[in-house]
Amino acid sequence: MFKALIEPFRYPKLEVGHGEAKVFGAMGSRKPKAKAKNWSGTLGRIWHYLAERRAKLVLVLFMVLLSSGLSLLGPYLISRAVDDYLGGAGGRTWGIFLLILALVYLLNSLVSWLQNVWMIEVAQETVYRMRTELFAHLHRLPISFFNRRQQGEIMSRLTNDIENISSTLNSSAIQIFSSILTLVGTVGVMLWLSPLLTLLTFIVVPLMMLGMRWITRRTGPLFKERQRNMGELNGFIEETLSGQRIIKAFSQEERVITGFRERNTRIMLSGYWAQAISGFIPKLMNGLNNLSFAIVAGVGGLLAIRGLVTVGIIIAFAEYARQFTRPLNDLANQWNTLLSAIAGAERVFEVLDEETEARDEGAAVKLQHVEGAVKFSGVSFSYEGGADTLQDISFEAKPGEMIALVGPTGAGKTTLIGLLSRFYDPSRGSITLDGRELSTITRESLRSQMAFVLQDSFLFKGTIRDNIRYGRLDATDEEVEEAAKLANAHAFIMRLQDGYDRMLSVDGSGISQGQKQLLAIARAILANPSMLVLDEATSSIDTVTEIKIQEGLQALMRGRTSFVIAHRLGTIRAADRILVLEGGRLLQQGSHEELLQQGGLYSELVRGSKEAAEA
Ligand SMILES: Nc1ncnc2c1ncn2[C@@H]1O[C@H](COP(=O)(O)OP(=O)(O)OP(=O)(O)O)[C@@H](O)[C@H]1O
Repeated sequence: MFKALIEPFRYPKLEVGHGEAKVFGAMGSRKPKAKAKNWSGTLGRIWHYLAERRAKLVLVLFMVLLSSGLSLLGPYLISRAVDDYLGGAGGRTWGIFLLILALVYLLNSLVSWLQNVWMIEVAQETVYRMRTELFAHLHRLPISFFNRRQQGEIMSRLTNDIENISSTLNSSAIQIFSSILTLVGTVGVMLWLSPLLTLLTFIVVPLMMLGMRWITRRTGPLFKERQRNMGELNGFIEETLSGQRIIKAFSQEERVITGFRERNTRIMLSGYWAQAISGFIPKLMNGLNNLSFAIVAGVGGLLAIRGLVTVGIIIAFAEYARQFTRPLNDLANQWNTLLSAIAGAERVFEVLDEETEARDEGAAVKLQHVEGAVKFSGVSFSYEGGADTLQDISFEAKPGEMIALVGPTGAGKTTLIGLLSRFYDPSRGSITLDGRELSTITRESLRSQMAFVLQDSFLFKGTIRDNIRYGRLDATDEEVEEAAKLANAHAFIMRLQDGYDRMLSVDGSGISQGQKQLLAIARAILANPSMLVLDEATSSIDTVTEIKIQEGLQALMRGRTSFVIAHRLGTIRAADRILVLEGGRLLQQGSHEELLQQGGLYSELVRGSKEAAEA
């Protein structure tokens, strides 16, 4: 019956939400269901982290043992007190038993508290390490990993999924262990007191097992689904917040809200059903517990009348019967939390298992100084095994030369730069820097010799000074200002309130596009790289700022090998070599004059841009 109830809700049929899949294709896509994973493997990996805190864990386990032992002692002491009283010893030993009982309960509270505190410590240290490892790993992953995923979805693994593991380790792990111990101990004592009554208590066990199995089989996938939905929602939130301008510009607010509602509904439904169904467990256990209590009381009463057991034993038994179902109940409850943590851990390990950028070859050298001679020989490249994006590219750049890359959109200009900075490696051919294969140079030292000034220069939250200093962290304030002057940024910075100490909010909002570029140029000048990559701005910047940017760029390029992705042909006439790309092929190369004489795509592009300017 439940199946019929759940199925319609697992993939809710909402009346809205078809349109936005088209507009926001990437946002709307559902990921295929994750393959069933090996749980014991995941638990084993969590254990691997926990084992780092072995000493404290042993202490916790000892406390759990002690606490379980103390819990077992309680009912036994009660039964002794009752039997001693009824047996006529009345008034002498029962008081002592009750006093010991009170001490046992008090001690048990103290032990449980200590066990909790130490386990929380172990859990917090463990997730701290996991979180740090995950973050560090993310920063070592190749660009291709980020091409495939939404940022918010990745963030969800760092926050929600880790949090799930954390809360499970904090409480559930210990609870599960203590429940198993209490269960085993209780059954042992029960068998010792009365095998017959134990058997009677056990009548309800198969029913409990069947009930739990039935429920957890249904809730497990729902918890997994909820984690996945949560990741998807985070991805959607991140994407829509960072795309605010476009959303507003295209008046897509309503569609976005509808898209959010759809994802939110999925989370609500999977969460609702997971909780609602698992909430049935305590009720079921309670009912069966009462049933077993009634059996023990009824049959136990008959046995007592016949003198086969004492009243004390029946009282102890009733208590043990309750204790026996409690850990089962706890286990069932914790099982759901554990499932949710396993689902989270699987998502964390999935990222940790992603291969980092290929390691630098053993013999890779660290570059100290670079002249800047670059040579591409027969280079081809394809993204993730697809068709070739670049085919058989060969050219040379001498130290200090300015190389311009031109060609229609999608020609492969950005991809070529990606190869030069080793975000990707070529499928065929070779790239050398100062005669040395790029693959024999450590990535870090290669990239430290390059600076990028991109169309949309990223600025971090912090002061203008900090943002320029990002180019070289040990630069003095004077050096920062010197770089800003060379970049033509000094004047506008001084006009701002607080000048160099002006705080920039996220991604530099609060200053203009052109000003952002000037700061990026200052940052690159400070880095003093041997090679430069400039992605010329396509957006129209006012003429005065543009002249300033051009002057700043001239200062920056002097004496450095520069690769300029040019969108407006006017600015690259002075280039030493222009590479004309189309469909991933290098069609032409030469200076502006040489290419004009040759005719072909370049002269067509120049003619096209002149006509556009005149129009
Ligand atoms: N991460 C990627 N995965 C798969 N294909 C990609 C990826 N990035 C780019 N491409 C494809 O590679 C080709 C070249 O793209 P590239 O960004 O290098 O072109 P471009 O010349 O820089 O274009 P534009 O002038 O528009 O920036 C395009 O067809 C593009 O669709």
